[in-house]
Amino acid sequence: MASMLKLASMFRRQICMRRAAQRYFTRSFVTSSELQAQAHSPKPGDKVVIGMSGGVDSSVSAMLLANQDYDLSAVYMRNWDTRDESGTDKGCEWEKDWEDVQLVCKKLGLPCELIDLSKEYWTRVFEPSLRQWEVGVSPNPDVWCNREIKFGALLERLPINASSNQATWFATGHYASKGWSTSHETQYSRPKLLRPRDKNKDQTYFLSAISESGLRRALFPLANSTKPEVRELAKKYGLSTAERPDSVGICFVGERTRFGGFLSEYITPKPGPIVNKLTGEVIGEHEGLWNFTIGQNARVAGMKEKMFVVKKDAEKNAILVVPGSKHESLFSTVLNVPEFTWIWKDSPPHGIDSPEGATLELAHRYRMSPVKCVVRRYQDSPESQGSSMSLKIECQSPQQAVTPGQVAALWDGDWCLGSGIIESTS
Ligand SMILES: Nc1ncnc2c1ncn2[C@@H]1O[C@H](COP(=O)(O)OP(=O)(O)OP(=O)(O)O)[C@@H](O)[C@H]1O
Repeated sequence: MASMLKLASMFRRQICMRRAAQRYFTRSFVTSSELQAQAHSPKPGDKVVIGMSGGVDSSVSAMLLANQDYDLSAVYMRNWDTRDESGTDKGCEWEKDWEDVQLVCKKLGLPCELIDLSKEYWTRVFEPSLRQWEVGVSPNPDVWCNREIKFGALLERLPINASSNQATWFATGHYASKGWSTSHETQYSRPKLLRPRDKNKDQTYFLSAISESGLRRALFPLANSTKPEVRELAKKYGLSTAERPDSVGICFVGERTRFGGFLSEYITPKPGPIVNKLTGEVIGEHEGLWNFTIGQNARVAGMKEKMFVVKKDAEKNAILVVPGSKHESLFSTVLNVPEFTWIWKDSPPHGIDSPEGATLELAHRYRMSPVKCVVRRYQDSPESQGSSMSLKIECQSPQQAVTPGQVAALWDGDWCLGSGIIESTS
């Protein structure tokens, strides 16, 4: 019975995805010269679009912007289709979100629009992530979702303001801030992605891969607000989303209590051995490398000690484990990031080519306290210069459970400089 349900669910999803692939629409694209003309902040009457998720953060952001004299509208992006084939729409998270967006927009008197980006999400975020999970790498779809979807596919569709010939501003409820750096010689200004006031909610890690041109048009109305203040404001102004819990789960796919189970609808099980790295002994079996992350308790039955995942060997399809969560092989000091992208692509920090390197701050997962590190460029091929580069990141202290596939982001103080995918550690 369980396998029949699973088959039915797989079939449903495939149809949903095929349907999504059939949807296609285009709007005006923005050229680089139009972006260069962008001012530091919107003027009265400028066109501003707020991305609304149905959550409290974007609702309050919309309210803060609605109090300004902008030409404001809202957009809800549907990026995942969970519609039931029978047409009952049961368990359809996006519809509830869209209803909430419409309720808040009605209250604020804002026009709102639903845009279907499920095809783009599937091809630009989910499918590449699936290929990574399959080979045992742990990707971070939320980072790619910001780059490819919110500050990618959506921005490409936002119209040019005909009267001012300015690109539309794009606001989100991210906890992040923005500043500008102006060259004395050319007077040309470049946008800086900065940490927000609420350091507990700081989302610059998730935004670390967006492009400079996307950042140029971004507005973060919650830059100076804390989460408790945001909830208070939502209550005070009677926004229907005031009490909505914070979103969890991967971007747009929604909440998934059993993430491994969810993935197994897309990836064929591939059983393999669980091996004690110290003895070489096979001590168990797994259903697929994607069910484990580095540093996780592998829950191997019949072992006296808890065994923790230290490596996923894609070639042998094996999970390597060690006893105890504090085993030395679970720690690493050096991270190799072969395609690091600086938000200012042509302007990497000073020192990365010197023997001393550049001293910066690293986060290799969301919400970790940033760690001091020394960053050096290595094995750079000429063609990769100017867009991405190979970095060796040496941490001041050993880091537990650094996971290949995860994003390593770098800051200079509060300034987020960019990010890249961790390939290996030592
Ligand atoms: N489906 C969506 N459509 C449009 N914009 C979205 C959507 N999902 C997220 N966003 C934008 O990205 C921001 C950050 O999204 P995230 O998923 O991290 O939610 P969050 O921090 O819990 O915010 P919120 O409370 O608004 O859901 C949102 O505040 C919103 O501006």
